[in-house]
Amino acid sequence: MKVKICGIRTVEEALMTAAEKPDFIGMVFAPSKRQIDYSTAREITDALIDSGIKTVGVFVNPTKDEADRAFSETAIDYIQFHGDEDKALVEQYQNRAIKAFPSNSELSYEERFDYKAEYILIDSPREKYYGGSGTVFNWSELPLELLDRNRLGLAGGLNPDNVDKAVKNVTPALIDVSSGVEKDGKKDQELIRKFIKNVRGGAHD
Ligand SMILES: O=C(O)c1ccccc1N[C@@H]1O[C@H](COP(=O)(O)O)[C@@H](O)[C@H]1O
Repeated sequence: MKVKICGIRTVEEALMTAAEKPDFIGMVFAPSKRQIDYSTAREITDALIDSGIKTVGVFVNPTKDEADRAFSETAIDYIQFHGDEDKALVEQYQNRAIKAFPSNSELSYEERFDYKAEYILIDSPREKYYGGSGTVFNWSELPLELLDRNRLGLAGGLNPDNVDKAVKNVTPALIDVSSGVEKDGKKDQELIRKFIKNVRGGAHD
């Protein structure tokens, strides 16, 4: 099971997070309190280049030009589409794409998993922003028997105290967190360490 720590804003936060060895580190280019620009993202991706950690740029409804610029102006490995992007746009990036849907999307789960992307990430219903709300949804809504668990990502209100239950009940391929590893609005190394330990350590009841 892979772990993604999202919403990294500075090189300092990136290096502190990298020390805890997540699989992915995400940076938000969409409107958000965590939004950063390409030049800061370039500094972060350069700082992580030899870390073995994959980097992800998170967008909401980007144009193809904006998506391509993120790849050319930074060294991101993946793009996360967190809006209502056309299937055709997402599929141009396929194994470099993560496609997020809110749990209450109008699309059926069959339609969501029909998008050709490395991971299909199910997040909580949208609030002020398209993601990063810190709100959990009811995982029992997920029709797990119908889903391709090898591509399933889970997000939305995960934190060190509930992630072991998410791992046990949902067994996704990817676990994604932003708010739940922050203290006073900033990433917190101790919370990140505990979160990753509880994903990988299998501290299930
Ligand atoms: O993190 C953000 O601020 C954000 C903004 C806009 C789109 C996506 C965003 N992040 C993604 O939101 C989910 C869940 O975050 P949380 O753990 O509930 O805070 C996660 O997929 C982030 O990648």
